[in-house]
Amino acid sequence: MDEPAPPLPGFRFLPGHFDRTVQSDLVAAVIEAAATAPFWRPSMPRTGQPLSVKMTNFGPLGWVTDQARGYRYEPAHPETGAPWPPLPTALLDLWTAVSGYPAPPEACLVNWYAPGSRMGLHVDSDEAATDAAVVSVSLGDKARFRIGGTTRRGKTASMVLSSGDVVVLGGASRRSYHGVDRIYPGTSTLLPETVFPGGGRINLTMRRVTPA
Ligand SMILES: O=C(O)CCC(=O)C(=O)O
Ligand SMILES: [Fe+2]
Repeated sequence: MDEPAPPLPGFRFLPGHFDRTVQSDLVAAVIEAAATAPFWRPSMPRTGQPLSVKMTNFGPLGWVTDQARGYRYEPAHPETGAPWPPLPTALLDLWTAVSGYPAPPEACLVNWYAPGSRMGLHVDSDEAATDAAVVSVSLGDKARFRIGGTTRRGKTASMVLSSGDVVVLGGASRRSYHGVDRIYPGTSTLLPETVFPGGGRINLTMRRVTPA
């Protein structure tokens, strides 16, 4: 029996979930976090090819990748060795409201997509807590988000994500291939040019790593 067409059940799209004030507060939290946990450019396992996004994290754990040791969660920044800054309250509250999970997220990956950045189709699969949703917040420029099913070559659907939108990958959709085809530069003024040259987009994804 074939899978249903994407997005699979458990996918939720909450357009405009956060208003401009909360969006600005979240950007301020990212900028504050980046003062101790600077954005760095991660590399793919084995090939060492750099990703086009820059990353940092909030929370007791952070997602990292490098050529030698690959994808994993670490309690400290790969370059400074300092612990990741704490998750902002607005994000913890969002998790409580939409994840349906009985324990808080342990990691929030912060991706900065400068103009020209993208993210290839992948499944978030480095978390032992396979029953917890991934909750994602978009800030800044619009992006084309693509979501398929549980096989890499299956049908996909795409949608434009705007600043303040929330996406939940829960239920069957938790194991869906997804990625970002492109961002649309200049479609938002939220990200300050002084910190994020060219603007672009920030995506925050909260994850539970260890089972509750
Ligand atoms: O930027 C996005 O909307 C998705 C990011 C993502 O899939 C990830 O960080 O694993
Ligand atoms: Fe992902």
